[in-house]
Amino acid sequence: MSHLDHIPSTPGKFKMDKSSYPYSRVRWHSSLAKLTFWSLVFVGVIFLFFYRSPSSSTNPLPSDPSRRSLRTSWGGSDWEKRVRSSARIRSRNGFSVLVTGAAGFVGTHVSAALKRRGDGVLGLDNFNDYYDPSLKRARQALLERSGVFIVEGDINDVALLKKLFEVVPFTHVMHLAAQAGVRYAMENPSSYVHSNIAGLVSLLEVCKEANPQPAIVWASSSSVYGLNTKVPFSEKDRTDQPASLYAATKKAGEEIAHTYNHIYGLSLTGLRFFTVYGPWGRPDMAYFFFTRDILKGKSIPIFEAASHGTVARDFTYIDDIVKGCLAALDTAEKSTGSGGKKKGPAQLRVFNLGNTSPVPVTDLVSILERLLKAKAKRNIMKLPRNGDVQFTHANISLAQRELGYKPSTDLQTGLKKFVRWYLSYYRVGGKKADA
Ligand SMILES: O=C(O)[C@H]1O[C@H](OP(=O)(O)OP(=O)(O)OC[C@H]2O[C@@H](n3ccc(=O)[nH]c3=O)[C@H](O)[C@@H]2O)[C@H](O)[C@@H](O)[C@@H]1O
Repeated sequence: MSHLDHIPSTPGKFKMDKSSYPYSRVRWHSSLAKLTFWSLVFVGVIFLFFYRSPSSSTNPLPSDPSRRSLRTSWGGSDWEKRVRSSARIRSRNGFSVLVTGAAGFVGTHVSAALKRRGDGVLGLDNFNDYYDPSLKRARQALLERSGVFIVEGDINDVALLKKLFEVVPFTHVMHLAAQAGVRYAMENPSSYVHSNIAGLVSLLEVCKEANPQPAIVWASSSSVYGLNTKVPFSEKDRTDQPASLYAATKKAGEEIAHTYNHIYGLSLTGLRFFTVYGPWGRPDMAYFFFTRDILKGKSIPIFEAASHGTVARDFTYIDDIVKGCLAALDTAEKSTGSGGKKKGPAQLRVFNLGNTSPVPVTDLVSILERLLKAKAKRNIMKLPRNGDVQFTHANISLAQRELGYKPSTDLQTGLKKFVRWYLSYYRVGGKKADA
């Protein structure tokens, strides 16, 4: 029996036993003292916990247990000055664009292109270690030289996002931060939910409250077509059969975009990218690590479908994708709401950005062999059941009509540029840094 058992749950109805009264008083007081003491200890422990916890710091960053990303400080007048200067518009009718995932492959190219034409650009990136962060740092250095500042932070950090909108009234957001990669979703599913769903919602929450609300263009994916067999894939085709969690989170993103457009009047354009490749690309993608492994003399796994079926992709060169992204920004209408209130219907779009010319993966390897002047050790294997689909093929007539999108780089030409970059970046044949 604990000392707390002497305290009645309904004190008014408690009938005091006179004989035991003095004894009860003593028990009552000592119990109260103990209770007060332990309460203070408890409050102290809670205080210490929150004081030391990262989520209660001035710059909160929700922790992703499965992912290491940098926690850096932000704020202060020097920091604000850098943010403002990077986002300053330098051309007539230019935009002020927040680019999330700016140290990523597409993010770097889009940021550089926007800056070149005089738009204000502020980058945001969490520099996570999904792939070699030193490549992200090298891209950051590249952007820095052209005057683009990348704020280090996570799109789930609402306080940071709010601060950025306080400092700069962004006209547009180019949202490219995401957990990419189809196969990795089986290894680390929560990172997809964290970035592609929770992160998107955090960003849209802040955008919807902003005054003025920005127009948002964001990266969806060709993978939303999943098991769709009707080719070429058109925006009107079904997208309710995702083959990977990655695809499912991108599809969820499209539905979330619909909701924020409907309720808050946010102007939203989703771009379904088709296997983007090129210089400064992502080392987790096949063309990139095939190049590395062919040069090292390591065997490369080449997937084939059942009954020796061809696996093919509508590989799309980065410069074509950048043109599509800029055209999407240029044709984006203003959001109609302000301060979290919708004032009228707003634009909601989805476009395929592909090359509309699928190439079998075996042909990709042959092109690389010619460019690298090295024979690949081909290890043909069955397409694993881990999210890969057999082929992709974009119908781009909608993007052609509405955005003037016209891809002009074939795989041979694009890979030539990639290989030239790769050899020089990793100094193959010279001092050599490891890929
Ligand atoms: O278009 C898209 O939406 C997606 O494009 C790529 O996904 P994926 O097309 O699977 O690109 P890779 O991982 O580079 O694979 C390219 C091709 O090589 C094949 N492959 C991949 C890996 C491997 O070891 N062997 C192999 O034959 C794949 O089956 C696929 O056909 C990106 O990784 C995704 O982030 C992006 O959203």
